Amino acid sequence: MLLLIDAGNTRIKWALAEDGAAPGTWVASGAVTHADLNHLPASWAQHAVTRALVSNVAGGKLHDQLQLMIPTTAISWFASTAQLAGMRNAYRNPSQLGCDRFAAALGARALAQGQALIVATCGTATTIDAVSADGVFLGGMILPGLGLMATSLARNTAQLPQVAPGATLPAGFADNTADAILSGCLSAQAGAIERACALHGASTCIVSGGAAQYIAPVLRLPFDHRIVDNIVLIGLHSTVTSSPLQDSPC
Ligand SMILES: Nc1ncnc2c1ncn2[C@@H]1O[C@H](COP(=O)(O)OP(=O)(O)O)[C@@H](O)[C@H]1O
Ligand SMILES: CC(C)(COP(=O)(O)O)[C@@H](O)C(=O)NCCC(=O)O
Ligand SMILES: [K+]
Repeated sequence: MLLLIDAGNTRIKWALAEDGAAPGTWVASGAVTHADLNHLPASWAQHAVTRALVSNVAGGKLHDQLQLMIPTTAISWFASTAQLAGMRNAYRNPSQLGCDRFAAALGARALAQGQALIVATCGTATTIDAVSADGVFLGGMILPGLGLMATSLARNTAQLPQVAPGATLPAGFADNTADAILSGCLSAQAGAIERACALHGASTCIVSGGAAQYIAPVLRLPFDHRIVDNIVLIGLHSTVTSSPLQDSPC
């Protein structure tokens, strides 16, 4: 059994896949916040994990904690490289690219092969990346995620409250503070994605991450877009089915 892990700055997402299963076909999956990290071993205990593939962008301490918790010594730490699984990475320094972004791009490409695509991963940060139809990761944008954007207003002003991300976006211009914050933050997120799609001449857009459920519904795009849960895990899984696991530090 293969254990896939996407360790982000807010939550650790994981999935278990039988050997040879198609990308995204999982026996079990889940997510915990960093505070609940200790719950992970119990979730994996009844499965015979023989190897693990981990994307970690949340630092060395989490790396060490995960290494102790993962119930196999056959752990591969996923890293961004110049080329993988038919995709070329045009980042100036390929290893500087967040390995979750590289995995998300591979996952999006596996789902939308041959299309000029944008993959937006809406987590702690929102990352919006472009992949060409012929498989080049062109680069992207990084902005504060929806939660972080809203929290930065509450923390750095005297009069603005902390708003809950789940509230409905008001139509038109807001007539109260909470709705105005929500409208501004959601418009910034959606606007950046729309701008990236226009800049790239994209024909498809995949939206993923914990805040995708709030951002995707307000997107206005002239073509199909869809929410895909756990695009990073799908991308990690796709590398196992198309090429051997890599084993280099992230
Ligand atoms: N149950 C949840 N726990 C934490 N964050 C959530 C949850 N549901 C939605 N979110 C939103 O999603 C973001 C975290 O999404 P996620 O994709 O897990 O981020 P990361 O990959 O950076 O850890 C938070 O910033 C928050 O806005
Ligand atoms: C941009 C990120 C912080 C996103 O992290 P996340 O929101 O998924 O927790 C992460 O991909 C990262 O640390 N990237 C390194 C810099 C780069 O991609 O250029
Ligand atoms: K992200």
